[in-house]
Amino acid sequence: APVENGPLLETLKSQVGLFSNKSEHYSAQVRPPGTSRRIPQTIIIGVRKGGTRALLEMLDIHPNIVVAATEVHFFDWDENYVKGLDWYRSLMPFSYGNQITIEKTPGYFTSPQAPERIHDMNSSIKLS
Ligand SMILES: Nc1ncnc2c1ncn2[C@@H]1O[C@H](COP(=O)(O)OS(=O)(=O)O)[C@@H](OP(=O)(O)O)[C@H]1O
Repeated sequence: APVENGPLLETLKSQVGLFSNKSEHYSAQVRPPGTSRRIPQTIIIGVRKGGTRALLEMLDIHPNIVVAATEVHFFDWDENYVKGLDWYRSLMPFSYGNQITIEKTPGYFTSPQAPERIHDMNSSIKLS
């Protein structure tokens, strides 16, 4: 008979995922003690088809780096930008104070609005 996926099993699976350093699990709602979601200190802005996913995944191997699971399209899509910085931050993985949060959205490179919006958020952010 198939095993039923009850709430306990789901909780255990998400907790295991949180500590496995796999970015696709970071959206789980269980917050490890001492962590919070932080706005990225580094953004990979492009270019499209430039190997940005490969770069993000290589960086994600480092224990002091956490990465957003998906392309967020916060600065280039108006319908996301109007949702505000708290919405943007809510999509970031949980991190400790010594970890750098990175997201990659290659669409930022060709967006006329993205440079000014990113500068408004953090004028000394690192771009890649
Ligand atoms: N090291 C290295 N050398 C050569 N090519 C590489 C490398 N790493 C990634 N890739 C290729 O880059 C393509 C994906 O780039 P991106 O992740 O930037 O794509 S995207 O813009 O986010 O869609 C994708 O190419 P396509 O499969 O033609 O799309 C990857 O195969």
